[in-house]
Amino acid sequence: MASRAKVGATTTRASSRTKTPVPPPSPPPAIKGTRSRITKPATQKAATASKTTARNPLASRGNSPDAKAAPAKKTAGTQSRVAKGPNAEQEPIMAYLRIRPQLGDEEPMSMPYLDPLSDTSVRMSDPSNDSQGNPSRARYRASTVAPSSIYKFSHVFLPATDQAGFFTKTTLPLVRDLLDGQNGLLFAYGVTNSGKTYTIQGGNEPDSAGILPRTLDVIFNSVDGLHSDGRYRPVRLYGVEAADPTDSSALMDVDVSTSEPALAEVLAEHYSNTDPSDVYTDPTVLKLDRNYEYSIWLSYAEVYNEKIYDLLASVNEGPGSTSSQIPRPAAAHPLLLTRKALTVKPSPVIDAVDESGSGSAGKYIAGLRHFRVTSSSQAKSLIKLGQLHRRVFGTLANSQSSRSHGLVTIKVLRGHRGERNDPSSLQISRLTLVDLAGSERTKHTQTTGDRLKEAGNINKSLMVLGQCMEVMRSNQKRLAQSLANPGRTDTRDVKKALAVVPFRHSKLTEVLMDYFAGDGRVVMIVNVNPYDTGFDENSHVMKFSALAREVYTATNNAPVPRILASPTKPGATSKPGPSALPIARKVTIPLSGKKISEAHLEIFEEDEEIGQDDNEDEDDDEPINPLVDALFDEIEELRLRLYEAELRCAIVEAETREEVMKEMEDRMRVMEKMYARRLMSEVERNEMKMDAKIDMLHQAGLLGTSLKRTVMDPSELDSSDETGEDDPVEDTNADQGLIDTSDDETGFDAERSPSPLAGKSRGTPTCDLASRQLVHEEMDVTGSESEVERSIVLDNAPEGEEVEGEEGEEEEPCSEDDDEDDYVPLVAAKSSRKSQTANAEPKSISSKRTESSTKPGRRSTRTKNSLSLEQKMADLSILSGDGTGADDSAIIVPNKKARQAAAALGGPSVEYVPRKGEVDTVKKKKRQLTSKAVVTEEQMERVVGAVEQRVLRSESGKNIRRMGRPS
Ligand SMILES: Nc1ncnc2c1ncn2[C@@H]1O[C@H](COP(=O)(O)OP(=O)(O)OP(=O)(O)O)[C@@H](O)[C@H]1O
Repeated sequence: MASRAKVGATTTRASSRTKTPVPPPSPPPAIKGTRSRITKPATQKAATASKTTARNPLASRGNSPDAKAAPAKKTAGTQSRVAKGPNAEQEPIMAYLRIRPQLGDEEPMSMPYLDPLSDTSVRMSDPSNDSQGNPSRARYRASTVAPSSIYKFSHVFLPATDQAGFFTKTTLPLVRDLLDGQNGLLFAYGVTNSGKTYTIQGGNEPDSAGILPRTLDVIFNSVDGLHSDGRYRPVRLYGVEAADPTDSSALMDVDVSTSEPALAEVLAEHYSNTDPSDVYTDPTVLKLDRNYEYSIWLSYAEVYNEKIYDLLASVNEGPGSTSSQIPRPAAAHPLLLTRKALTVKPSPVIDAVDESGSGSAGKYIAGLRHFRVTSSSQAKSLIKLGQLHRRVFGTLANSQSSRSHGLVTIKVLRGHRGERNDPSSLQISRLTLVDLAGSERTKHTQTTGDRLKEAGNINKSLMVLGQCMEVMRSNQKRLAQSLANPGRTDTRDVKKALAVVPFRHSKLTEVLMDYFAGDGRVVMIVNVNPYDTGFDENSHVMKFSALAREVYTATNNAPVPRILASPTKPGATSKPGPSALPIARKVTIPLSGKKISEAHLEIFEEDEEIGQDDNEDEDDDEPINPLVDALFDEIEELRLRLYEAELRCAIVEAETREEVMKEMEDRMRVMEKMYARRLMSEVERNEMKMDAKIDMLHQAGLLGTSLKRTVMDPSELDSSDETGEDDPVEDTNADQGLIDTSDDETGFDAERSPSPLAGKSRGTPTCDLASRQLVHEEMDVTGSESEVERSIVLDNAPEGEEVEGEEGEEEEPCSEDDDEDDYVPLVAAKSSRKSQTANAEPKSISSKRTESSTKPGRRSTRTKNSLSLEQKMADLSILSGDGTGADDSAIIVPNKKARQAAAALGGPSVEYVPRKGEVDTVKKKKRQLTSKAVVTEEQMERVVGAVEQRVLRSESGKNIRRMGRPS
């Protein structure tokens, strides 16, 4: 940590020197090592190393225009290289685009948003835009990404490109360079699921081996018969030491056995030697100088959560002990695993390879193990084991998606056959293949918790990588501009003013910085899935690649290594020091095995140690400016916090949207149920009402032949009135068991509802002579009026108004204004107390009827018939004069007993005072009704005649009012 802080200070200070005066020109320094220079004794080298010469990437070999002076040794692999940069030995980062094909099990999408225009360019169009480039209405989005852009690449590989063709074009030159002594870096960049791992590792199909297994194939094909005896081994970045006799033999085999059977089962589940990529061999053989011999060394590291781990840390070396042992504390949880993070350290100055000793020896991962491999299959087994460890130490999500950056480094030690015993003749070169973690789309995947932290770190390292590219590009431009001035040879002043490349802001860039700083050739593979929904994310990837293509790196030959006097044990470079407490992390690995379906592991990841030998670093660092250093740290922290806040916002937004949507759906469902219930109850109520009405009409005899039975015979009425005999109709009904005689005993009960046909509503009361009488009888007969009354209570007045509109053509509501034109009612005088009650009731019944009649679509044939009858009867209505049913209201006395009861109470007798011509009208109306109903005309005539006679005989003539009649 302390070391990093110091390094950070160095970079900061450099960036703050913007006004440094231009020093007098001085001869350019010599470039880094060649063989003759390396032979210088190490002690002399160390003595000449400057204490203030940090490894500044800006003034490094690659970026330095001074390097132009030294001609680079070109190899066959570099002859065909493309345009050179500002310096002859510099060239831009190669950026290859690989478009992923659409897979069978993926959702079909109408159009990919990537349109290849040529071998080197593609157009990327926002799929949410229409053909004119306008955002479609369906998908407006607040994106800053241009809807359509053209991007250029070194080469565009279409989806149909096979793995072999892709390898030959992109990676084979790097393999050639490696065997010729040059460094190289290749990394696959792209969003999740874009095909990075497929490109690097390969697929499961026979011909789908990726560039890593193919690289191993080509290397071992080419060095076949040229293996050295492995008496030296590589250390740090450029160092070589005599190999320990115990590890002088190559790994003979790799297996996954561990001391823990359950864990071994977990590993074995995933470890299979029958992988097609193991079997397949790329037949390519590169032609090498047969005077050299080679030893090949392999290491596999991962950068996870801003920490570096050795994925081959547990592999045993030596014959007969080549098993993988994932370390675990004894007597702990059976599947409790530990691993320790490794530190990135600057190489000691004795590794510096500049002739002047002023150059830096680069940075290396302290404690990272390198294994000597002698065959392609052996190397692949190691890689596979590393992959497995990457998964075991990862999470469930890792099985589907790489959540860490995987770095496989192949180191080649090359020595002349004739100088076997002269280690100074050895040359070391390395090629690193990086499978970057996919830039996480947290907004889409709703990442939280540990996943969020992972995503933050992945995006941070990728962001820093982009920043490094950006700064390198602008620095190189400035240098190029200054060199373009005629006569300008010294650029030291310009270099001092250059921005610091923030390699140290992430572990990934820190590990790779030597490549960018001019330690080899860099190839970037951009993986894109054009069927993916992440247009914005892919746009950023494309922009990144466009940026990378403008960055130049140096292609100098790899330096000749420094030889250490005594060999070191693997991992011995890092001495134990204070370290942070390990953090436990739970991991679940899905299995397809029979016994267990999942393996739960607990993983302790120890922080890197700060070794005692770190004080060596201080030699490389410039003095620290604590304030600037702190500011840098703060910027970094704020940036991270901002990013995390944005992620959280996005997650909260997504969750809120989902919650609101759910709530709305719930509400809609409740409303739907409520309306359905209401509708059903309405239907039931109406049915009941109609049934009640139909029953009434039936019992009143207005429907069917029963009418005869229920209609009073006027002659009988009249005679009985006179003779005082019982009503024959009533008797008949009683005989038939239809009349409740107990009711008859009491006579007309004013508390009961009169005819439901009487009066349409409260506002339009009608007094229907015949219907009222009939209803009264019906009430008596059925004794079910209580039910009717109950249903009447449910009625509400406003609905009665609708009836007027609907039925107005046939029946005009009576009102006080209509008094003059009204019928003169045929009345039976009644006590005011009873009449009031009696008049109040029909209104309700009428309301009920009108309500039911207003319900659309509910009129059955039966209902229509009854309605037409009602209307007919209503036409015959004799309305109460004021509609209130007060003292002067006219009622029909239902039967003889009632009349007698009324008389006994001292009420008025039946009276009728017709206006001129009114009787005729009444008769006519009744005739019309009875002609359609079952009531015979003769009967009606008799009824009318009897009533007329009674009215004419009436002596009182009081309280006769005119009632409105329909026009
Ligand atoms: N060129 C290709 N041809 C056929 N299948 C491919 C190709 N590229 C990728 N795939 C398939 O697409 C899927 C996703 O690819 P891969 O796992 O390599 O993506 P990735 O970018 O590494 O994702 P992550 O970053 O999440 O690890 C895999 O099933 C892989 O086999």
